Amino acid sequence: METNIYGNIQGLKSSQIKKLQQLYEQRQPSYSLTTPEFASTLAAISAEIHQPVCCYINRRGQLIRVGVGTPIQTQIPPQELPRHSTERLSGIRCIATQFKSEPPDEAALITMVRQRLDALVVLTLVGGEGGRRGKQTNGDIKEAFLAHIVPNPEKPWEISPPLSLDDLTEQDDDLVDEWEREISSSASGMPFQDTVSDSDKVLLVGLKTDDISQQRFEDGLQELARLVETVGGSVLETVQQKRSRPHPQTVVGEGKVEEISLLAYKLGANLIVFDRDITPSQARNLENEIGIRVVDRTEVILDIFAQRAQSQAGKLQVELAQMEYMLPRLRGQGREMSRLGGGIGTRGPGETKLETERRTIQQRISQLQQEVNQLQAHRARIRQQRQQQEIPAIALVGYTNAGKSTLLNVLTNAEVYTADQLFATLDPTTRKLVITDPETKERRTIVLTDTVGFIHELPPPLVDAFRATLEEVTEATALLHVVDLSHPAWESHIASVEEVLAEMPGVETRNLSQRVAGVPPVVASGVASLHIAFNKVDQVDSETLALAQQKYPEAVFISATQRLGLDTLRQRLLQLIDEPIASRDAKIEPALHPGFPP
Ligand SMILES: Nc1nc2c(ncn2[C@@H]2O[C@H](COP(=O)(O)OP(=O)(O)OP(=O)(O)O)[C@@H](O)[C@H]2O)c(=O)[nH]1
Ligand SMILES: [Mg+2]
Repeated sequence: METNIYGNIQGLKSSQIKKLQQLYEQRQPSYSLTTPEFASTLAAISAEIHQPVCCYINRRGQLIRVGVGTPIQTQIPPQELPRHSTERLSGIRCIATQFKSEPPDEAALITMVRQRLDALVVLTLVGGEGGRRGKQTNGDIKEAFLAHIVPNPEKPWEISPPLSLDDLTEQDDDLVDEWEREISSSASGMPFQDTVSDSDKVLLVGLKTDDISQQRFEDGLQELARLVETVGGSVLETVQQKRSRPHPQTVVGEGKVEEISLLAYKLGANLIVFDRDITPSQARNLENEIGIRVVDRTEVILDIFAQRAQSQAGKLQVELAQMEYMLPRLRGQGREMSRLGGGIGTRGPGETKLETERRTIQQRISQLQQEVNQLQAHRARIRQQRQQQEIPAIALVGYTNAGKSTLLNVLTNAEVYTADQLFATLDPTTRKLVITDPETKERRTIVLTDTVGFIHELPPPLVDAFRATLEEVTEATALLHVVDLSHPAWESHIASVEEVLAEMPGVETRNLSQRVAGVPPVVASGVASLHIAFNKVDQVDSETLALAQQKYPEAVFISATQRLGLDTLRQRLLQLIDEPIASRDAKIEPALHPGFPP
């Protein structure tokens, strides 16, 4: 249990320190901002030490910080706050005492916004006014002010009129939820947001269910750690559990939740990341029990995309993905509420408000959809021009970080950003490439397009939002699948990329149906080896090389950075575009499976 007293404790007697420490033992109800008893205890000790006191309470009702001084003197340092998000409050409220009978001052309010506090409650003490630091106060509470954050960049807070203690403690318990929803559904989001680059301290949670292999599970966790690091977080530790399927309420079992909670506090984690998608109510249950923000893998990926988006098109698509991710989550909450109440007369203002929010988001989504459609049309026109000039197009596809951009750069002298990080590229880049046919000596021109990388279980909102980008792939004459052979999970990367391709709208899913019928995708794609380029061979041991060669006898082996195998690759690219195309409707299929029986 925390016993540290923060702020200005100089000159306090040990009995007074003890009284302050005892505050930590007081459990607050999680359903109201504070109780009359707690407020009075706080006022009494504050009067005794002639100093304001601030208590910070999480949504489980636990006191996480007691400080002597004003909110600004006792604030929680940013790295100890739950992660930044444009949508969420920090899940912490502050109850502060003050000797002036006035609403909280601007310093206190700004501190509230900086910390994204759920609420700031200021208790003013009787007789304090005008006196020296509450000299004359007897510790009675005169009135209370309740302040909270609003999504208004000009003045990001709202303060209640003076409230009696009864008024304050009778405040509706889902007030904070409502405020949070107001912020998350507003276009401007949380005020005063810094970019998400500060180092979050993260606890990963992996759930191994019966439907995934041990290897896939471990690879998934490792990849998740990299994803977290990509958004600027640092992984402190990973907690694992085996269950046949996720716990409906809390994903992991009850005992595990407790273990996570303890570990998170012990290590000072401020964010819990699950290795799978979790429902909004699971997230809420977990957050209530652990008292720390809980997110899932999709949110992390969306965050990376949001960070990376540079171009207008990129930003547009990311916003659409975020909105599409959010909408069913809002809807989910709505369903729960109707289930609880149900029927006439039980639809409170909460439901109505939710409906309004849903509509706002839906409107924004259709607006964004339209813009993406325009983008799609624009890109289609450019492709059409190319087709008229009969320039064949080859798209580089592959798992994120496979080396697609590096390859485009070495082949065409492009200057696409490359980096050893996930999702370095979001926007497609197309460059001309001239190759001399070794037999005819004819100079042939093709265009090569580099696009966004894939990942295992690419979140569906992203697939939809990035359709304009992904269309560069589905509309290409041929695909070159770049694989990082130095990655231990290269085989599952191949499988994941093929899964994503098979699920792309407008793409025939022969591959997928075969998999459903029990044929593993790697086997089903045996013929696709023609189009695989195994990259980073400079980092690969001979056994792996032999294995890959045996499994994919037609693949080319290259190193983009060391410029190995590029001549062979160029010739292979020529062969690719000369292959007959079965039909314009199933462009991917012939590209992926040239020898596949129709
Ligand atoms: N050792 C080695 N590293 C390589 C090779 N090719 C690329 N890399 C490195 O792999 C990392 C990823 O390269 P990128 O070209 O950004 O990968 P990408 O496929 O475009 O990745 P996304 O844009 O994230 O999908 C970079 O650090 C490259 O320097 C190679 O042949 N050998
Ligand atoms: Mg790239």
